[in-house]
Amino acid sequence: MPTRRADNLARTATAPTGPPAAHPPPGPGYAISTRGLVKSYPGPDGTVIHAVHGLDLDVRRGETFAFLGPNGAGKSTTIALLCALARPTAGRATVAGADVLTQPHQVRRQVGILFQHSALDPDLTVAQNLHIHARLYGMSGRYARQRAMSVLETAGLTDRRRSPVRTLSGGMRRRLEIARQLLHSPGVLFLDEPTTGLDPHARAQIWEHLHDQRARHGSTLFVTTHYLDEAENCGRIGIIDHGRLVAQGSPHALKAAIGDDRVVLRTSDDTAARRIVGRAVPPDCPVTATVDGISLRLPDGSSWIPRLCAALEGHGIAVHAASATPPTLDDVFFHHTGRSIHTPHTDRRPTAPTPPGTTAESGDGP
Ligand SMILES: Nc1ncnc2c1ncn2[C@@H]1O[C@H](COP(=O)(O)OP(=O)(O)OP(=O)(O)O)[C@@H](O)[C@H]1O
Repeated sequence: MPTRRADNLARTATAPTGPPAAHPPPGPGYAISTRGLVKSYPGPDGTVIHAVHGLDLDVRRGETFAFLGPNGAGKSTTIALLCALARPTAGRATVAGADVLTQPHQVRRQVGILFQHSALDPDLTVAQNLHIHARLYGMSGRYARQRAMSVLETAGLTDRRRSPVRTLSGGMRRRLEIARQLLHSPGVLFLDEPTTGLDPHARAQIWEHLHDQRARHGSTLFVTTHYLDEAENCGRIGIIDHGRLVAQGSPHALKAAIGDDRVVLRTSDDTAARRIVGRAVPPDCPVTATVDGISLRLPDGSSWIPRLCAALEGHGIAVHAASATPPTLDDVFFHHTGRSIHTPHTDRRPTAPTPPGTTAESGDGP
């Protein structure tokens, strides 16, 4: 049920644009901790776009945290804020113990960032790409070589170290990008859609590599993805919509919170069946018509199936198929955002015009 969608829009549209409120300090001991984090941009006609809108988030050290949201929800902007690549409009955040506002250089040294688009030089070799990164981080020659050998081995790319990057497969390039971001041993690794465009085998390899990294070095992973099967394997998930965190928890807890199973019945007459089933279930259980038959959400759905079949057969309607399935992460996503993660999304609506005396920043976005 898209119960919170209208509410989200309303809250976005009435966002405060005045001076930042006082926020309690970020929680100690977390890899990532934010309080009231805001990033606003000027929109068209004097409006303000709240790309990130009062984010309160705690990610534990060593955790794999999936950050899900529709297009334009604010995921990349959040990563830019947390990596001290963009300055928050309001609020506070610490990453690996450093404050993004007052210690941006320290934050940047403590994080690795895998951007959506490749940052490798295709004409240089694997080793040369790593060497440039090592120099940027001020590593000495011998230490840099040691680290390069280590990350290449973990990435399974040791024997390709003299190959030009353009000769690598898409999956190998992604593994190399991750290896490069691990070169300076960051405490927190941000990965913006690390497997987009890869085939299932390469995706699985990347995840194996990431889980291995986490197990060996205790790295904290903050991952955005559109693949729900990948989010399913993360310790916790946060769902962001219109710049706000609308849900967070383990995949299991998020699904359990939705509660009801989806019951689908395919019958000889779905139009009549919809009416009859509608009368047999509680009034707050809408019955919808889908391509698979009629569909509704019920607690403990499988226990309802015999009753519903009996009611339908009592009216001379044959039931060809009946199923009850527990909520999926797509159901969770739909419940909190009002749309499927696979549905294309129109761009964010700007909010009300900026009142005099308030500002929204521009130009330093991701
Ligand atoms: N520099 C900028 N100036 C103005 N608006 C911006 C800027 N950067 C981002 N935005 C707006 O902020 C909102 C959030 O954008 P962001 O890129 O963070 O979303 P996202 O969740 O990463 O989307 P996607 O999944 O498509 O990558 C969008 O409406 C976007 O248009």
